[in-house]
Amino acid sequence: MKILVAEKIAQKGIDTLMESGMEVDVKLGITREELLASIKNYDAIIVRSVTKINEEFYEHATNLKVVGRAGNGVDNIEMDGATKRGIIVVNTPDANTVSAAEHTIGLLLSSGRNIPQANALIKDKKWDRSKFTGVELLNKTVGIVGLGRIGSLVATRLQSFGMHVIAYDPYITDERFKKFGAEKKETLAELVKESDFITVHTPKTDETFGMIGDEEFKIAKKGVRVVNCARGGIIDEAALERALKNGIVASAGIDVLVDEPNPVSPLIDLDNVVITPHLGADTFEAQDNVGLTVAKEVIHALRGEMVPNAVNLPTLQHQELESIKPYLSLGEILGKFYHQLRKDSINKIEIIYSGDVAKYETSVITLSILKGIFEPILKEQVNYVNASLIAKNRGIDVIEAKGSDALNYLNLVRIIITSKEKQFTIAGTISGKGQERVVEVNGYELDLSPSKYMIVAKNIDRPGIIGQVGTLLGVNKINIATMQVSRNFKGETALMFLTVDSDVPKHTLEVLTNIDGIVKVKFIRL
Ligand SMILES: NC(=O)c1ccc[n+]([C@@H]2O[C@H](COP(=O)([O-])OP(=O)(O)OC[C@H]3O[C@@H](n4cnc5c(N)ncnc54)[C@H](O)[C@@H]3O)[C@@H](O)[C@H]2O)c1
Ligand SMILES: O=C(O)CC[C@@H](O)C(=O)O
Repeated sequence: MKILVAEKIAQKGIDTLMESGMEVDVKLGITREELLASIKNYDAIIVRSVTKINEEFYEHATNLKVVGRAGNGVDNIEMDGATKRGIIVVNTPDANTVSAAEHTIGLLLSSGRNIPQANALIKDKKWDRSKFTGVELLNKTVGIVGLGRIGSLVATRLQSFGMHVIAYDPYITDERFKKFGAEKKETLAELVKESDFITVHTPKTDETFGMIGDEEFKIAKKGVRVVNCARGGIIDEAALERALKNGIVASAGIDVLVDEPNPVSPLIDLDNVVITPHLGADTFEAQDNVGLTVAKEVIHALRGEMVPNAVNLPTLQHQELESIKPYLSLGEILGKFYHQLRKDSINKIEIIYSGDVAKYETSVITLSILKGIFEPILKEQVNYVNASLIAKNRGIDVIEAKGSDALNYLNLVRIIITSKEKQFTIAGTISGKGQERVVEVNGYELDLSPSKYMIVAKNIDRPGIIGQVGTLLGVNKINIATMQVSRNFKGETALMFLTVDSDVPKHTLEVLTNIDGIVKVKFIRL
């Protein structure tokens, strides 16, 4: 597998990639033309905020499986394009939040006290204190827009300066405002009217781009001070320029611009603006953290494993992912039975989670089941990212439910697949020892520890058949590891499940099918 590192990440991250045995090319400053011409040779790319991962890029990236964003914001990555191609996008949302919060406070203090301007003057060997009088933070009101990871760190830190913290974030609970000591504002206008300082910490979305503009500056306190260490344009640049010039805004601390990495903006030339070139995450600690995290995630994703920070998948905390892992494996195994037993098109897949498993983020387990169902017929074209899209495009209804009865098991995952006329059911559990068990196939109860090679045979329930199957496999040098027979009624049909130590050639399966009393034989490869 080949990975392209297109923007600078910490050496620790590069070392981790190399140690994984993957081939790594570090091409910092690669031109767009070179990138588009060579990206077809790579399985993964690692970028920061500069490289545009858009439709044009995807059209050239014919072998790409993973985009690793060394950082938080994914506004330079077109998500739909990735998802429809099954490309997994991973980021490192927690790795640089402290650095970004500290940089925010640095910008707030340095713009409020004119520190960089005074520094530049004295370095020019000029002593002048008259122009640099600033403001204290004590007893001032700071309005935080977006009380997520970074906004909340800023809130708690600014309280230690004796500031009154108010916040606007319509998407979080009242408890979160309380937890971070922020007074909740119902509208952005309320926050703007009451703030001496405003700092924005939302992602860049259609709703947030330009959310602080001329209208807000009209109602803001005269002399308000603003900080944008989130994304360029959340505070409208042209409106901010006007407000800084007409004295509505006394100062601004800016880390991000709409057009990056282009150092051209009217804001740059204004004396009352302190500006940095997107340095929020640029600390040794954050970069080590980001580099290492993104490297590990890209390796996991390339190996087809679920990763905690996959942006185009349901979000999982690391701990939850650890608890859920056995079910991901179980789900994939159960799913893989279907198309190896049946050649037909599916209309509906119902999945019922009961017992312990029901308390987890089961949508991720559903993805693993879908991945398992499609893998035997689509091979590597299916993964966690595109599995539900594949189901949708095939017109399959996927229904997830939580059941109240796990029968005698600690947990139970039961799948009912409906095709044109028939239904197929399969159920499995994770045992107390953490092992996957298949406990039902089409109404036949069993306790199967699934293995790489399995034979499933339907037979008439009468003496002699099991012995013939054993003898024939022996003659054909196939070693049986385990065998189970399940029947519901004496003398009717039974299901035979054999785990074997090797692949079984087609002709051997045909010989088995020819045994008198065998109805059909299927081979399952996991
Ligand atoms: N300058 C840097 O180097 C740097 C570093 C890291 C992150 N960032 C940026 O900082 C920002 C915040 O990152 P985070 O990790 O805290 O994100 P987060 O997802 O944890 O929090 C964002 C918050 O914004 C809220 N929000 C969304 N839309 C909103 C709206 N219309 N009005 C009010 N609130 C809204 C969300 O509910 C959420 O609570 C992002 O834009 C990220 O890209 C910048
Ligand atoms: O360093 C970067 O690439 C940007 C960091 C930051 O804006 C982020 O979104 O994580």
